[in-house]
Amino acid sequence: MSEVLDLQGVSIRRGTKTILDTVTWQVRDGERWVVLGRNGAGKTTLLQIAAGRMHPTSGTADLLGERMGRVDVFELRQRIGLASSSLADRIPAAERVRDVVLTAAYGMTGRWRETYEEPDEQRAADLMAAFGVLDLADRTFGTLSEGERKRAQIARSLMVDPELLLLDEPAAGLDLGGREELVAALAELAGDPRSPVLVLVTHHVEEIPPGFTHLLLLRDGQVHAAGPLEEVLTAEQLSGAFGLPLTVERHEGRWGARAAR
Ligand SMILES: Nc1ncnc2c1ncn2[C@@H]1O[C@H](COP(=O)(O)OP(=O)(O)OP(=O)(O)O)[C@@H](O)[C@H]1O
Repeated sequence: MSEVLDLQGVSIRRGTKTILDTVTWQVRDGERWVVLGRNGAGKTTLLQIAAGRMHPTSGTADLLGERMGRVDVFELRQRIGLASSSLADRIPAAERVRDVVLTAAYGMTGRWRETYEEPDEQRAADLMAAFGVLDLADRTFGTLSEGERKRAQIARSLMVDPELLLLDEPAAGLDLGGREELVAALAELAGDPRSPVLVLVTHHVEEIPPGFTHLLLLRDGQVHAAGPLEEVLTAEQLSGAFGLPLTVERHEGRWGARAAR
């Protein structure tokens, strides 16, 4: 299996703060990773590196076989999908959902005189259907609920057929129904062999979709543990990463965690 991400001793320092501290992490073809850690652990920063949007202060980052610092990052970014709330904030509220998804093919937000080819239109429709937003295609992005926006954004990030898809807290702010719909959509994506390699950042083990295979636990900018999900998602490891005693349980492919009594 080839490496899609290969970080070796990656650190990020800003002023006196070390945000990521000698992180070594490898992600291979076919894997679906979850990244967990408490607030401020460095999850979003790690995704920025994985997306080719931030350079390590020290260490090396190889993305899709290309060494950061030696490659045209613009081209590389086209091969990596990223969905995050900060990117969603840049989507114009007046943009139609259909165009939110379609314009990704051109690496832009806001439709401005592009003409799209029929295969693009078809692909956008297929992705909107897969993420349950096809009925909303003619609505404007600003009128969608939070859950609908998240699903439209994931459809958008898949539009370029990325080799790697990074999802930063896609379930944040969703109600129970919205979360469950999203988890089901991500489980389907995880189970499809045509899907890109997936990396999902979350705060809650309840949001881990079935079909995800690996887990990275971050603590204070360092890798606390990383490896196959079932080996790493234990009470001991999770308690260590979050710095409090926790119990972990699994029921029908889903996970739960709570404070140990
Ligand atoms: N430019 C910066 N300068 C100084 N500190 C920064 C900078 N950017 C991020 N940080 C700090 O680095 C730490 C890690 O931030 P990051 O957003 O990666 O964490 P996170 O795990 O995604 O957190 P959360 O779960 O709260 O979203 C935080 O303490 C944050 O305040």
